[in-house]
Amino acid sequence: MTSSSASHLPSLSCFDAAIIDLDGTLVDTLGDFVAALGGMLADLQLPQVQAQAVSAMVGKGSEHLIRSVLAHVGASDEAALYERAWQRYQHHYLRVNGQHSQVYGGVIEGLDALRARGLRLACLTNKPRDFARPLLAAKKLDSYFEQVFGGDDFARKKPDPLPLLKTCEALGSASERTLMIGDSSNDARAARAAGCPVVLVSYGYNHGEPVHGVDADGFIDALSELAGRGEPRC
Ligand SMILES: O=C(O)COP(=O)(O)O
Ligand SMILES: [Mg+2]
Repeated sequence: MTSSSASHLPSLSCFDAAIIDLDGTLVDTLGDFVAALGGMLADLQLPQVQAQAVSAMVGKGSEHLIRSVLAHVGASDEAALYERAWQRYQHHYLRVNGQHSQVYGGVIEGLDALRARGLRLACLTNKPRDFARPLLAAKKLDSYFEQVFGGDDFARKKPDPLPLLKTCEALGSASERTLMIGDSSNDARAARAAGCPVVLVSYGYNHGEPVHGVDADGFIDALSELAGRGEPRC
């Protein structure tokens, strides 16, 4: 059984722009996260963390991830360790960025379809901007986006609506005419609060929870399912 509900998907002709999440939506970056965290934990002489545990902690930005991992491995003084952990994590992430990650199937076809429909595109991630930009370039996705914003570009991150509202402003697009495409409740909550319709992919990281339980306007198994959604039914 397919997990998509394509008949409920909004038509692309209803939109002037799309805002697309990065980790878990465009690129499967779990391997990069695991490698960077592994380097950080080794430097701190702490036990390693398994990929499955990491996948449930990704999506709320680096600070949340590092604090969650330190707590998960039983670090004794997590608050005191944080600054050093962040420095080691940053060092290792920039070293491995893109080496253990893959663009999901259907992404290129989906981005081509959005572009062919004339939608203006932004990538909005909770990942730091300095991690996001080189990753998009390494995966040859950068040319699709006229705006790229990271988790440190605004005062608050998703699920707060602020980053979406600011991205709509940068794109010159009204929020109700801007489709959010993401992989988690974080993206959906931010979109709802900003007034953007939202579609979620079924394959990403939703904080360890089944994504179909999230309040969204549609679910897709691949971004390529957006192609052909052109008929006017807003
Ligand atoms: O938390 C992260 O670093 C990744 O978050 P994203 O899913 O918003 O790209
Ligand atoms: Mg994501």
